[in-house]
Amino acid sequence: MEASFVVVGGGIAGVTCAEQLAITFPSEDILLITASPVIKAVTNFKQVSKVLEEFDVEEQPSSMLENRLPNIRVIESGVKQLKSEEHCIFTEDGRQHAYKKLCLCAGAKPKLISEGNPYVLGIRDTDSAQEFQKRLTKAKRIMIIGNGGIALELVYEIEGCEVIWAIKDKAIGNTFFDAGAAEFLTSKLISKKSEARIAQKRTRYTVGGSKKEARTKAESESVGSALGPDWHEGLALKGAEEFSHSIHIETACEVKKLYLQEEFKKTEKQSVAFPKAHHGKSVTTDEETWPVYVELTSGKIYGCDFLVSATGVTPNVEPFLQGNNFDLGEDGGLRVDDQMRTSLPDVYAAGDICTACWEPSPVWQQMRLWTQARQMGWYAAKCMAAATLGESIDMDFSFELFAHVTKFFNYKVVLLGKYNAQGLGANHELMLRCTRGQEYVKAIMQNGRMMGAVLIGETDLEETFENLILNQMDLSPYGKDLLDPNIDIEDYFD
Ligand SMILES: Cc1cc2nc3c(=O)[nH]c(=O)nc-3n(C[C@H](O)[C@H](O)[C@H](O)COP(=O)(O)OP(=O)(O)OC[C@H]3O[C@@H](n4cnc5c(N)ncnc54)[C@H](O)[C@@H]3O)c2cc1C
Ligand SMILES: NC(=O)C1=CN([C@@H]2O[C@H](COP(=O)(O)OP(=O)(O)OC[C@H]3O[C@@H](n4cnc5c(N)ncnc54)[C@H](O)[C@@H]3O)[C@@H](O)[C@H]2O)C=CC1
Repeated sequence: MEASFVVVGGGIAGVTCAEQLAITFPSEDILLITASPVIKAVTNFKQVSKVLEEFDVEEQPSSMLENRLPNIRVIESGVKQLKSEEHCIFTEDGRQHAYKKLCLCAGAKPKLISEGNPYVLGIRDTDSAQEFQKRLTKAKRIMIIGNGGIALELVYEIEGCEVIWAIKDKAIGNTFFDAGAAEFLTSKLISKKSEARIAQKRTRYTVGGSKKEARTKAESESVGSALGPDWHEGLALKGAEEFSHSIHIETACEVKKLYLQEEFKKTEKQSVAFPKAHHGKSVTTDEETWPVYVELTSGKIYGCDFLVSATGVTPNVEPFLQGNNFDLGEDGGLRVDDQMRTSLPDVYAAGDICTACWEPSPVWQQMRLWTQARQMGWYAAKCMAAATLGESIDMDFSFELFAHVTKFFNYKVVLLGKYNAQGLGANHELMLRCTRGQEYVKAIMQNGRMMGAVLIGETDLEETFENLILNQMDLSPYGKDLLDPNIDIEDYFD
């Protein structure tokens, strides 16, 4: 049987796309094919300003989606193969599904520093997070590789286990911050325990009440959807020891080689380094032996129970898309144009699997984030609908300005536009306001216009800055007043 629309992937991108198609074409059957029996649904969506959005995400059994929108049919089976020339998809359960238009939303998987090594874990979905938690309960020392979102969250959350955090850069959090913001945040690692949890994330991750029943053995063997905000809440990230936290940071280095214990004993390399905690205290001794030893490019060797490779993601294009001639982006994602079309006819893509290859707005860039997965899924459905009806459609407004709200080290963090001066070259200046332990405000200016901002803490500036970046007003007459805490800039621009 041929369905007009088939969507692959039960994560935020796929579910949003299927929902939107189901609403637009109530008399058409929409097929959602997913490898996992729980789907990720966006609930309580709220547009808080022009671009910033707030929503909860619920893991739900797929029957809930089918009940809500009866023209969606969910098939819980992995896609084995796409035959794009035949407009047909083959699933693991032996069935085949013909489509008129297809949207691929199969997400991404962790890009590990060493594939197949049992001492190197990646964190992507509920199962990999639970495996990590289980291994952590027996661990005295682990090493975290990577300097992005997952690493930042883990170093802050892990207790009762020594953490060696090895980063390629000089400062922490390179995917989100510059060295100044990193310095501001690092102080929080020290005072972590003494504070109450304050800021709430704008996007929240909740698990639907019926999730447990929905999980089956089949799921634990398949690819699940990516975790997201607050994924570690409710997962006690506690190691084998009784202490708060112990973090040793190794900067400007990468992993050169991994040795298992037996292998290491046979080498001549006996000078194992001992991590001195920069934050918290060291609890192990230099007498211990470890299941795995890590040689860093700095020459140091550390032993640990296991490593977490929090080193980014690779779009899920293998193996099920093999044999199709998709154009891929530099990061391995399916190239999509401004209508979310891949290079193959009638095949669209959205979310982590795709690489945005249109000419972007000067203040937008792709990042593999929850909000972008939702926006792309929604917009892809709009584009598929417009193509079916022979209509044209303009780029959605959400791609005008990059906006991300999250929480690191218990601070609310808002990133807007070219928040790290990405691609601006030397021709830009920074305006800064910082109150230690309270807030960090950075505006990126070019030719008097605001191009981006980093807002850490409860600054309440996001809406005003969002407007200033969007309207590209010449702000040079305001000079330093722009960030003067004694001047209410909202009044200025009302
Ligand atoms: C630990 C962690 C924390 C994160 N925290 C944040 C955060 O705080 N804020 C934020 O904005 N983003 C965060 N992210 C990123 C965010 O979760 C992802 O960008 C987003 O969920 C991607 O959605 P997606 O729908 O594109 O892909 P996914 O959620 O990965 O969904 C892909 C879907 O495709 C299915 N699938 C895969 N292969 C096949 C196949 N062959 N056949 C059928 N189905 C298939 C999977 O089962 C899954 O349902 C985090 C990610 C991780 C891993
Ligand atoms: N709060 C948030 O917004 C969060 C977002 N996420 C998202 O989830 C996804 C996965 O997260 P991460 O794995 O943290 O990816 P990431 O893309 O955020 O960070 C990857 C990090 O690994 C480093 N790296 C890459 N290769 C390396 C190597 N060989 N050796 C050492 N370091 C290397 C990079 O420099 C970068 O610091 C990302 O899309 C991320 O944006 C994850 C957690 C929290």
